[in-house]
Amino acid sequence: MEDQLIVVNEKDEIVGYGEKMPIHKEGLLHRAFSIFVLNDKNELLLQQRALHKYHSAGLWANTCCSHPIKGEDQEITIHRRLQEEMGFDCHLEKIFDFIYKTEFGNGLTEYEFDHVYLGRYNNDPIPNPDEVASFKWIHIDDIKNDMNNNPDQYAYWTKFAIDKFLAKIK
Ligand SMILES: C=C(C)CCOP(=O)(O)OP(=O)(O)O
Ligand SMILES: [Mg+2]
Ligand SMILES: [Mn+2]
Repeated sequence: MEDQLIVVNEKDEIVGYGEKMPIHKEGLLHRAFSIFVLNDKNELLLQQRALHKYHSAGLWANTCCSHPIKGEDQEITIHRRLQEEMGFDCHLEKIFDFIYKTEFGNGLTEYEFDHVYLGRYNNDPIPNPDEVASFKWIHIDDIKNDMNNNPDQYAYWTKFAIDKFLAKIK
């Protein structure tokens, strides 16, 4: 059976389950997570999404994003996906959550209750080409400028969450 994503209400209470594509076609609010990894130089690790991803292909996003699934503890899933996408794992700490909604114009909508995790890691990742086209480290003092100068190159949710992320780590 395909992975069952978790449909929630605005209080993050479970109201149902569904497969990935139908949920993103119907624009149902569902549970997600976004991992932000920093190194000791206070550089944030960005991933460029693979060119064949179902949305936001080729865009720069935070270190790793995915969805919790029915039947697997979220604490397991966050580490599993970090390993699958970026080829490493590290301690992760939940720092905040947020709700956002955006339509991509390809018939898909992200409407997510997104749990944000902070990790620390000092080596370069070994990205999985099925998920990730490239990576780069960018200093937290430079990220807002780069986003403002190149807004079309960044994933919607990373731009949406960056102010709260920067405030939380200060
Ligand atoms: C957009 C966010 C925050 C969660 C979904 O991330 P992905 O679109 O990368 O999900 P997977 O394909 O990796 O499961
Ligand atoms: Mg992902
Ligand atoms: Mn989603």
